[in-house]
Parts: sequence; C-alpha cells; structure tokens
Amino acid sequence: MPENWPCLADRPGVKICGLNDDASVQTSIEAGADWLGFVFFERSPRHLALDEARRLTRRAEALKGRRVGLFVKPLDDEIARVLDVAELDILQIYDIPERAETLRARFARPVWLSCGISARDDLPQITRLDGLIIEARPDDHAARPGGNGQSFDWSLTAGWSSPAPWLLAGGLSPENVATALAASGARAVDVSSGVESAPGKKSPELIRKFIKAARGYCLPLRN
Ligand SMILES: O=C(O)c1ccccc1N[C@@H]1O[C@H](COP(=O)(O)O)[C@@H](O)[C@H]1O
Repeated sequence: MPENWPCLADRPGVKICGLNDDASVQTSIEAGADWLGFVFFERSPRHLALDEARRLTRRAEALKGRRVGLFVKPLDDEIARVLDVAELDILQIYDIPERAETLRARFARPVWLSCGISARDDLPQITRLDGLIIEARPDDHAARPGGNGQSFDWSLTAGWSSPAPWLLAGGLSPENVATALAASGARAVDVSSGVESAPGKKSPELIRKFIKAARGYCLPLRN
C-alpha cells in the first residue's frame, strides 16, 4: 500500500476537506477521518488565512502524515509561503499533471492531482502520480474548479484501472456516499459541501454522519 494511504485495504478511506474551524477539525479526527483538507484558494468560502492555517494544521497533529493542502494552479512561491507556517503533509492541486511531478520534487511531499471528468475518456492514465481525486468537470461559469457540490455519473469510473490510488469527490453527502462507493468502485471519498450547513460552514453533525455512512459500506475484495 502506498505511503499515506493507510486505509484502502479493508474499509473506505475518508477525506474531509475545507476544514476551517476548531470544532470541525476535532470532530473529523474523533470520528475517524483518514485525511483532513485545508483550502488555499482565495475564491473559496473555505479559504484559510495563514495564521489560521498554522493553528488548525497544528491542531490536527493526530493526523500527521495525512494533512492535505489544496491549491489551484499554484505558483511555487505561494505554496512555499503556506508551508513556511502550516503543517501540511500532502499537496492537492488543480493543474496540469506535469506540475505534480515538479512540485513533488520541489517540496518533497506527495502530490495528488484533482481531475474533473464528464466522460470515461476524461479519466487520467498518467503514471507517476501519488494520488488522484476524481470529481465532476465544473460548469463553464463555475467560480471554482471544485467544491461546488456537483456530482457526476458514478458509473464512469466503475471497473476503471486507475494508474494511482484515487478518491471519489463531488457532491457527496451522508445520504449518497454508500451508493456512490458501490456505483463508482472507489475505495476512498472526499467531501466538502456535503458536510456543511452553509457554504464554508462545516457541520460537526454532518461530518460524523458522513464518516459513519462511508464506513458502513463494505468494500469488495480487491482483484
Ligand atoms: O472546497 C473548495 O472550496 C474548493 C475550492 C477549489 C477547488 C476545490 C475545492 N474543493 C474540493 O472539491 C472537491 C469536491 O467538493 P464538494 O464535496 O463537491 O464540495 C473536493 O475534492 C474538495 O476537496
């Protein structure tokens, strides 16, 4: 099993993304999240200022090795500024695949690439990636490339032989996560909007419900 993917053997992995307050960090840890996501994209309602990033990532020490920083087409300097203060173990990027390799070399951390899809042909086949996040291709007018609560036809990934470990994302919620795992063949999920009571406002109750619902799904044995 690759490093930072401790959970994929026998139960679904869960990443809670867009954490921006103490209660949601604490609840995610206590409820058993595998990865915690922190957003560094100014146009997101989950965007973290540097001082908050420092405090919250330290608070998440229990998940050392699995604290994920999310960046959209980041410049190297932008990531460097964040890493100067925040404790992040993995970088999640929205960018071209080649950037993943460059950033991994520069920052000595695994880099996960987010990919928006709307057809099976959009599924990436690039090797040498540390991880992939597969979600809906955003609408042309979307303000963000992700975090829009938008799902896609989960059957598009069924039977897919991914070149790297991957998480399913986009429009997941406590109500649909078990169905999504079954339909997509994913072994790990990533959620943001679906565990919020309003954009950017995480709900501890929904975080607990989401993790419980995902863990209630019994993964099929690996081939
Ligand atoms: O969460 C955000 O605000 C965000 C901003 C910019 C890019 C991605 C973002 N979130 C990621 O998008 C997917 C799907 O999220 P949702 O559950 O549909 O809201 C997930 O990987 C988030 O980490």
